[in-house]
Amino acid sequence: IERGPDREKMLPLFQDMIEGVLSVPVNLPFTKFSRGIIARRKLVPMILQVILEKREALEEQRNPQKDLITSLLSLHDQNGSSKMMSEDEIIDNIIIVMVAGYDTTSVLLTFLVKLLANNKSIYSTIAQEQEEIASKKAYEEALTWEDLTKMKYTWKVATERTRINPPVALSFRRAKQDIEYEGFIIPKGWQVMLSASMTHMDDSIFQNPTMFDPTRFDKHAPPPPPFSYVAFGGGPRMCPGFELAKMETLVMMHRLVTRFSWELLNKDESFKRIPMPEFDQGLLVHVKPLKEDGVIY
Ligand code: HEM
Repeated sequence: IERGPDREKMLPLFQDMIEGVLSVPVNLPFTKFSRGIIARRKLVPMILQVILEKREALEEQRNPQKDLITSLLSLHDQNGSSKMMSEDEIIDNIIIVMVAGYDTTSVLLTFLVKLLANNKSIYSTIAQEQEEIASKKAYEEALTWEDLTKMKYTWKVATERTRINPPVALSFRRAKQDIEYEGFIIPKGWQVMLSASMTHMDDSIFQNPTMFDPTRFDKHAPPPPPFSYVAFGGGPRMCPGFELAKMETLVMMHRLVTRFSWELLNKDESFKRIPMPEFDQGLLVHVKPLKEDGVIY
């Protein structure tokens, strides 16, 4: 969805909808839940319009873009005849991807911005790694996949950040049959809540769990046992956006540390999970370009 007035109209509706998804499900006027439902109702025709435009471009072979909606529209069964997804299914998938992929990455980036402002040693090691990559490229030249593979320290820091503050602290599974686990029966049909935060703070898995230590994820360090680093979930339903989130985070960190310095203006750095972590006063940052004069707020 390109930048422009249509996208601007969608943004507040998405925000209302995300709040609705994460709220107590009480459908009374003025609750977040009911605002979320109303927002979704308004969003559906807007997304449908985007789908119709992309379908037209695809059918007329008018420079169809390689985006998610176009890919979903292009899915056909094995004979190549009937379409595999209805418009309603595409709308639902677009909505879930936007809900799942928006606050998660922005929460991680926010916590990284805070970490780098407070920890000069981590900041300078990341800056050195990124400067080395930038020095081999022209100003504004796009990063390549190969460049991203060189950002090993930056990604270790991001991984440790998501261990300590997982953007998604809880997820759910429903028992398909009675399950016995450590002497307890989880009856068929019950939901089980998995807590990434508690797993990540278990000192039988991560030594000194509250200590920020990116070297836990060093190539030579013993890897955490399977399903113990679960910021992106695990198993067949593991986050399908993992690679995209990694790419967004690394590109953003590259641009930030090679072009700007910043300091925090917050007096109070406390945050609450509602249920995504949010700073009580937002994260106020004073950003300065490194190479030009002037100040950006
Ligand atoms: C730092 C960023 C992100 C984090 C920490 C994160 C974390 C998670 C977690 C914990 C789950 C649940 C996995 C499970 O139940 O086992 C999940 C699911 C999901 N994520 Fe992400 N995610 C991130 C970014 C993204 C992005 C960028 C997208 C797409 C644009 C995305 C799309 C999804 C979708 C569609 C699901 C549902 C998968 C399913 O139910 O099969 N996520 N994510």
